[in-house]
Amino acid sequence: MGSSMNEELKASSSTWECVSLSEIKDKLAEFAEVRGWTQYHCPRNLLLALVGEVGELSEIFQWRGEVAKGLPDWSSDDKEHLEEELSDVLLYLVRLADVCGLDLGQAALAKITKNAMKYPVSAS
Ligand SMILES: Nc1ccn([C@H]2C[C@H](O)[C@@H](COP(=O)(O)OP(=O)(O)OP(=O)(O)O)O2)c(=O)n1
Repeated sequence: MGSSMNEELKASSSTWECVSLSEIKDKLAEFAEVRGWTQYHCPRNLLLALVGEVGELSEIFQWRGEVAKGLPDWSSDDKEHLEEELSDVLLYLVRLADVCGLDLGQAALAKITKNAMKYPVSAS
C-alpha cells in the first residue's frame, strides 16, 4: 500500500481505541466472501498464514539489536511497515478465531481476569 493511501485511510478512520474486534471480524468475513475465498479460510490455512505473518513481523526486528520504546530512531517507512505486519498478524488471528466460532474479544477479557487471579498484585 502506498504512503498516500495509508495516510488517507488513517485520516478517514477513527482513533484506534474505537476499533472493535467485532468490526474487524465482520470486515474480514466480507473481504473473503466477495472474493470467493471463504473456502480457503479454514482453521489450518489461517493458522499457517498467521505464523507466516509473525515471521514477517520478526524480520523487521531481526539484526537491529535492542529497540527503544516508541521507536524514536525508526524512519516513517519502517514504522509503516511495522504497522502493516502487526495488522496482518491481528487480521489472521481475528479471522482464525471467527472461523473457529470463538469470540476472541470476550475470550481475551476472560483470560486477563484469569491472569490476574494467577498473578495477584500482592505477590508481585
Ligand atoms: N487468502 C488470503 C490472502 C490474503 N489475505 C489478507 C489478510 C492479510 O492481511 C493480507 C496478507 O496478504 P499477503 O499474503 O499479500 O501478505 P503481505 O501483505 O504480507 O504481502 P507480502 O508477503 O508480499 O509482504 O491479505 C486474506 O485474508 N486471505
